[in-house]
Amino acid sequence: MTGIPMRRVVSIGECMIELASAGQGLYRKGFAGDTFNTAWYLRRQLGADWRVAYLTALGTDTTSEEMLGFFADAGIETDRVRRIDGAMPGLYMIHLDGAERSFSYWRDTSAAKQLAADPEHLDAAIGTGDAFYFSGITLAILPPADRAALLERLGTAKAAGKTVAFDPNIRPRLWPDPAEMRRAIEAAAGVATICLPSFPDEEAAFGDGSPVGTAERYLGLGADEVVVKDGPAPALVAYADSRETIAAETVTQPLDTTGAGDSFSAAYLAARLEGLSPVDAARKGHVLAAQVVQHYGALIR
Ligand SMILES: O=C(O)C(=O)C[C@H](O)[C@H](O)CO
Repeated sequence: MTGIPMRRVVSIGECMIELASAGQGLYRKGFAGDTFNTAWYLRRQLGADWRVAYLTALGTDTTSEEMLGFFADAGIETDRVRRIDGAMPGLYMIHLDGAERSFSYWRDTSAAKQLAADPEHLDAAIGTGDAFYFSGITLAILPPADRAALLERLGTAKAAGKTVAFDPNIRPRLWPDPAEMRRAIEAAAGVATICLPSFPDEEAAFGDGSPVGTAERYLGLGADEVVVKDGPAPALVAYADSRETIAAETVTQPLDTTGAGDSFSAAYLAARLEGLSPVDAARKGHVLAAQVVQHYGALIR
């Protein structure tokens, strides 16, 4: 009897120490970051024939050790994590205005900025993956030469027929200037097979007039399949000649929208990797995101 071949999805980016509201003025320490959140939910959504790995960099300090243990406990492979003596993880704090979130960051010197600095490590991490996930935040934290090196390898993966999923997750504050941000995001869309933008971010950064406008723009840049998320509004699924809107689940009392887009992306990508259609995958995305917004912080633990 032959076993089912194992395949590996590699998520790429930064996991930070998270300080999330625990109610009554208290904060709870966790670990989160957009691409890590997606890896976490991918692990829960995918079957055992998929491995989930995280490509990042951490220090060798106590918090980095704790974070690494947290990855492993979640079932996420840690052998693509670069370890850098003297470096430490970044930190962010979630501010809530109702359920709407905003963030303060302490990440200028975080270890993750060096995740793509070692070409051999990068080649090994990308070369052993069957599918990939990265975001505009991944690009924002990298020095330009490392960003180019990562995109080049992901372009090679796409050319080899692998799935490369990209969430622009636009954070203007993380970029030195808007023009560089837009250029990097456009270059990333060109190496992506699946692009998962959020309409409010795209409207602000690129002046799109509608989700259809966002989808057309990313298809024009080279993505094969685009899913435009729009919070509680319907998502638009666009590929080839097909354009379909998929209504979100109704959530009467969202607590914290942190991680909603990341979890949507995870459920969507998992469903696509398991062979579901884009429309069915978007339904799965909405179901998971609806659960996530009913919890404080990015991860449902
Ligand atoms: O903003 C970031 O860099 C984060 O990763 C924090 C949050 O977890 C993320 O933005 C949610 O998408």
